Amino acid sequence: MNNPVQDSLDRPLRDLRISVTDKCNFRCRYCMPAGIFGPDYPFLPKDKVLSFEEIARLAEMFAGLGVTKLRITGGEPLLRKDLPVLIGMLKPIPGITDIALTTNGVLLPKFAAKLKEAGVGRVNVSLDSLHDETFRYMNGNRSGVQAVLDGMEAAAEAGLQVKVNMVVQKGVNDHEIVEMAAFFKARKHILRFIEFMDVGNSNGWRLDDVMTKQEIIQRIHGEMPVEPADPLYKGEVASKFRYKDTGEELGVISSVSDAFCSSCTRARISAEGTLYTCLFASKGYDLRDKLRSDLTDEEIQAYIADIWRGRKDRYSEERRSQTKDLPKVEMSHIGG
Ligand SMILES: Nc1nc2c(ncn2[C@@H]2O[C@H](COP(=O)(O)OP(=O)(O)OP(=O)(O)O)[C@@H](O)[C@H]2O)c(=O)[nH]1
Ligand SMILES: C[S@@+](CC[C@H](N)C(=O)[O-])C[C@H]1O[C@@H](n2cnc3c(N)ncnc32)[C@H](O)[C@@H]1O
Ligand code: SF4
Ligand code: SF4
Repeated sequence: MNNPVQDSLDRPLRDLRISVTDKCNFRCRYCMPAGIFGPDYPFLPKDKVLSFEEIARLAEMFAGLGVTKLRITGGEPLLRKDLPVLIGMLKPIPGITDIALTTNGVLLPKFAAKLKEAGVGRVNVSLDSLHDETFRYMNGNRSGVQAVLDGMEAAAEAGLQVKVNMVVQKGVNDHEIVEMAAFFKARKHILRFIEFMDVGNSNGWRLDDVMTKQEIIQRIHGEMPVEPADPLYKGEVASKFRYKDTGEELGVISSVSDAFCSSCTRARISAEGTLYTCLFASKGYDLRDKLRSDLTDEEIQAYIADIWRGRKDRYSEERRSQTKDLPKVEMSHIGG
């Protein structure tokens, strides 16, 4: 079933981001604000969420279409019961060379060793601040900083490569850019600064709140000189830099100020099995129904291939060109 596909802008399908749950133990204001994702929020019932068998079946079909990298995400993926069992099912899929996890980190002390043993190679751990007051403000008062640092340490001890994700919001945590950079430079973890994005409809995004790649790098360069570094592969999400003195790496994910759609090779599957061809897509394609029908793998794979061939998404590039003269962007028309 090896039949690599390219979309209408000649972008191959290389990465599959799999959300294994829509639930989370944090309430980050920029992602799941507590006011909206409250106690009555209708999270998916269990029977609507893809089973491990269904996820593995899909992953195999995607691998046949050219996917080599799987990223497990969520919600908080470590809330999904028995996640290492799923990893063990994904690991032997022919063509898959990289299985990674993105997590808020607090459950890593419990799971890091099991994840490594099952086949995860690396984890990206999100941490927006080194100070409890700011961090708790940003995560809806769900965790202090030390619990996440403990998670990173557990992952590193288990032999997982650890990178750190910091979403930067002007006036909230941008004063910590240099401190975070110095902290993780000393610990030799690659820190990636993420421009606050207008995902979904609920995070109150304003262009004014975005610290751009240029502003972030300027601040760091003023204290610890950096220079651009080469990407590891074409289509890497983060722009890379290195410190001139130690050569340690850092990155910036500049979806707003410097979009990277032209090399975007990523497909996404939500927890209920909907395929999205862009992080900002308003329309998805139901794969769960297909999996639960009597269609064969070949037929479902052909359906996915057709969707990919028709793909035109370049949301971040379009946002830039449509909004470059506007001081603010109203994002309420964009799907999650
Ligand atoms: N706009 C946009 N943002 C993305 C895309 N892929 C990842 N991101 C964002 O990049 C940030 C970091 O994502 P991660 O889950 O750590 O994944 P990654 O950066 O691709 O990970 P690596 O494989 O380690 O490079 C998150 O804020 C994601 O939402 C993409 O295709 N488009
Ligand atoms: C949605 S989370 C899911 C995985 C896990 N719960 C975590 O926080 O790492 C994946 C990544 O998206 C980032 N993210 C969420 N909302 C964002 C936004 N509005 N802008 C930029 N990045 C965002 C998070 O910081 C995290 O690094
Ligand atoms: S960014 Fe991650 S940890 Fe924060 S609310 Fe979203 S899913 Fe949860
Ligand atoms: S905005 Fe869409 S097309 Fe552009 S890089 Fe992100 S996921 Fe890919």
